[in-house]
Amino acid sequence: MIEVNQLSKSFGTFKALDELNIHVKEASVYGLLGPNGAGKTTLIKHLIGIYRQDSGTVTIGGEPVYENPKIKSSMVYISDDLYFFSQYSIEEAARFYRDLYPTWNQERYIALKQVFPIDVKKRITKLSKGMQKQVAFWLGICIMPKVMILDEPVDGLDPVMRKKVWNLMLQDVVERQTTILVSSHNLRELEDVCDHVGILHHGKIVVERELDNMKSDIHKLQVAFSGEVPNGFLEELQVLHRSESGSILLLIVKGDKEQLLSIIKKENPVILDVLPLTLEEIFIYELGGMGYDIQNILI
Ligand SMILES: Nc1ncnc2c1ncn2[C@@H]1O[C@H](COP(=O)(O)OP(=O)(O)OP(=O)(O)O)[C@@H](O)[C@H]1O
Repeated sequence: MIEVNQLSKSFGTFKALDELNIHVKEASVYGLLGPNGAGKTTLIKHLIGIYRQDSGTVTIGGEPVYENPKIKSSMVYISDDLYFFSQYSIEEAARFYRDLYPTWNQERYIALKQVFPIDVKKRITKLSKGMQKQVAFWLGICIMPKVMILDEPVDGLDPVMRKKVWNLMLQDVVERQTTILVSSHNLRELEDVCDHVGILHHGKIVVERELDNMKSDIHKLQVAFSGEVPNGFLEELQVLHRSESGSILLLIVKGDKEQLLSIIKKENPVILDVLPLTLEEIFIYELGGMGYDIQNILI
């Protein structure tokens, strides 16, 4: 659905995006992660057609995005700095959107008054930052977009409202095949909602993964033997990390779980447990294994 190939963008002599590739499937939620200055907003500005690339291609649904009003009219962009016409109330903004977007869904707008308990007669710029965010999602969702591009989107929303907003958007992913690209610094924030994650670092995607696959391909094992750790069996495993605490050996290992367990069981361990791994741990070990300075990539 969203395809970015070999995208490069420089500001003067500084290369902000460097032959970057991302592939976002229709009806999926793609999390774009990266530290400050990695290039997330610069990439997003290409996706919403504000920047023209120096080289490479940026397409949505097979069509180039830049100067393409058709694509832009089926897309919603929500960022941390919202812009609303200063005099508009929620109701007036809704009327403006209704006139602007043929896909506007008035019934949904009215139904969502139950979810967003804000007086629609209030001027939007007089609302708190979090309430303004709520309005952005409320109106955005009513446009019935095919694509939602979200830059640090839920900052400012309280935890209950975050959940409600994500539930609404995820319902659209399932029922209307909406595609969502969401940028964040916070892996934990994205863990529950994304099915794919790309990590951006110095203008390049260094890892792009499907989360279900990742979780089934990397394991944390706690092992202990009655005597010394036997020689040799670790060489049969793809060990990303190893540490010892007393007689307990903690291993982070890549590969098929059953296969790993059968290799270890041959050595007759007295303890062999599979422990849950967070997404953050998976990335830390994966990126560490690839030689990246993890502390500077994941926050
Ligand atoms: N208009 C511009 N002119 C010059 N340099 C820019 C411009 N926009 C971005 N940059 C530079 O490009 C790099 C990437 O910036 P970008 O805003 O895309 O990062 P980001 O990943 O969104 O960061 P953050 O998480 O801090 O918002 C930074 O080094 C930034 O200084």
